[in-house]
Amino acid sequence: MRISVIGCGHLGAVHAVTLASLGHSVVGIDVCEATIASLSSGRPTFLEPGLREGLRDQLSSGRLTFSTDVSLARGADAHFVCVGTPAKADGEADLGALFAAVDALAPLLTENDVLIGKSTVPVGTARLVAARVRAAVAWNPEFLREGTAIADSLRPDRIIIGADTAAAQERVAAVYSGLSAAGVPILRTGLESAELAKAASNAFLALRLSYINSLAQLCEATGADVRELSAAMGSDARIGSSYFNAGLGYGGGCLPKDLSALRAQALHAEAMDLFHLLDTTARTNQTALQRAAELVLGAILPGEKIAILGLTFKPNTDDVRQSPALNLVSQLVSHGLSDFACTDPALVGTAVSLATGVCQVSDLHSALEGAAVVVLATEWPEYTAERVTRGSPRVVLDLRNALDPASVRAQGSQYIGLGQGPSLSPAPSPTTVPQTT
Ligand SMILES: NC(=O)C1=CN([C@@H]2O[C@H](COP(=O)(O)OP(=O)(O)OC[C@H]3O[C@@H](n4cnc5c(N)ncnc54)[C@H](O)[C@@H]3O)[C@@H](O)[C@H]2O)C=CC1
Ligand SMILES: O=C(O)[C@H]1O[C@H](OP(=O)(O)OP(=O)(O)OC[C@H]2O[C@@H](n3ccc(=O)[nH]c3=O)[C@H](O)[C@@H]2O)[C@H](O)[C@@H](O)[C@@H]1O
Repeated sequence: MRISVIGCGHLGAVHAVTLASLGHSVVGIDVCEATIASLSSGRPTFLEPGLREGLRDQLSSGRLTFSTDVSLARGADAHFVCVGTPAKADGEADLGALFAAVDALAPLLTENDVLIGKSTVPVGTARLVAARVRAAVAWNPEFLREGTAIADSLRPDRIIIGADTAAAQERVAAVYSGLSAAGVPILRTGLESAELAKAASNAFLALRLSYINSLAQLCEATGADVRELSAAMGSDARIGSSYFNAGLGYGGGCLPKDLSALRAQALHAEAMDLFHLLDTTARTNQTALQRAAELVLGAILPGEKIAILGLTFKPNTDDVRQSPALNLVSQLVSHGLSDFACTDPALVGTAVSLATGVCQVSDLHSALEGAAVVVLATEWPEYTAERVTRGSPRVVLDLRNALDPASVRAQGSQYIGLGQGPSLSPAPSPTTVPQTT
């Protein structure tokens, strides 16, 4: 099939490569000239394992091209819209880029075309899109995760196709025939259910994380260990153990914004129980970060340098959108912390923006040098107990519960995890950093 993919960011670039690898002829279109130039020359604009290789393979197969010229989408059998839907200041989704992309595509479309929304949108958006074009409209939300995006795209748990007509659903299903033949289930739904399934899934994942993070707080107060708790709960098949690790809160380009957008829509629709549930989830996420900051501030002794390991919102990406680790650094700086170094495997040598200024990213060795307190903020696999204790820190704070406590202690450092029994001492409210003089 001939396919156009409009918007070639974290979602669109991966989707274009995936569709080309399924044998389709794909043109990726983006308004950003730098993005198109980079992708056309085989260089992804962001770090995603396997993307560079996939991009190069598909470019050299001749099945994949990129352009800023939307007219190249004309005549494609399917048009996927993958542009960003960021949060506005009030938390609602900003649909400006989506409607701009749809309006640019509209003059090229006929009644025989199918426009397929892949961006995450508030329920009801697909019908607003349908009112702007002559083509049939379908919604086919995407569930890939950054860091495992290629594998997730090629082996999704399910493919959801929302549309009004069987003909539109079949056109979208045909795009994925290679995956359905390999056993990936296809769920056919109405437009609204497809849109809502995506937003509600991300909000549910956020809720699950806020639940385990709030339980971590109770663990600290009572002596329970949240790692044992999540394993014990997760061994119930109805609960499941994946996606149940306590930490310093969830972040990234999607969970926080999608939760805000659904919360705003719930309020608008006067679905108040949902609104309160989502509002509590978001507030719990703030609390998780606040508690992590308190733990760090409570652990520093006067005159000590701290090293913060990991700045991206999760490992195996260079994405720092709504990164809990960066928000932690901002919080610490706003409470007076000045003697610190940050490192991240994906960002060494760059300067990242904080709410409080800019932070230079060192390599691991420099960051650890002279640091008495090591804070693991993003659990990159290279941050093993042996590596993080190389500078013989007095204490290691594991805000992702990713290290083996015994191995850290074996290196002579004190280990503090999240939600693992009583913490160091009653943590002070983070109003000031301990005096260094
Ligand atoms: N990042 C992810 O892993 C996933 C994202 N999503 C959803 O996919 C959508 C896109 O997210 P990301 O790819 O992360 O955003 P992004 O910001 O990485 O990429 C968006 C791209 O759209 C382009 N764009 C903006 N206006 C355009 C227009 N009028 N015509 C053509 N291109 C245009 C931008 O230049 C940019 O390259 C969002 O709705 C997001 O919620 C869904 C699943 C996974
Ligand atoms: O809509 C999207 O963009 C995507 O959002 C998330 O994917 P992603 O943001 O890439 O990353 P996740 O693996 O979901 O992690 C989100 C945050 O939760 C945190 N997390 C995750 C899992 C866990 O057990 N504990 C935990 O704190 C991560 O550290 C990270 O900050 C969803 O998992 C995807 O299904 C969805 O397609």
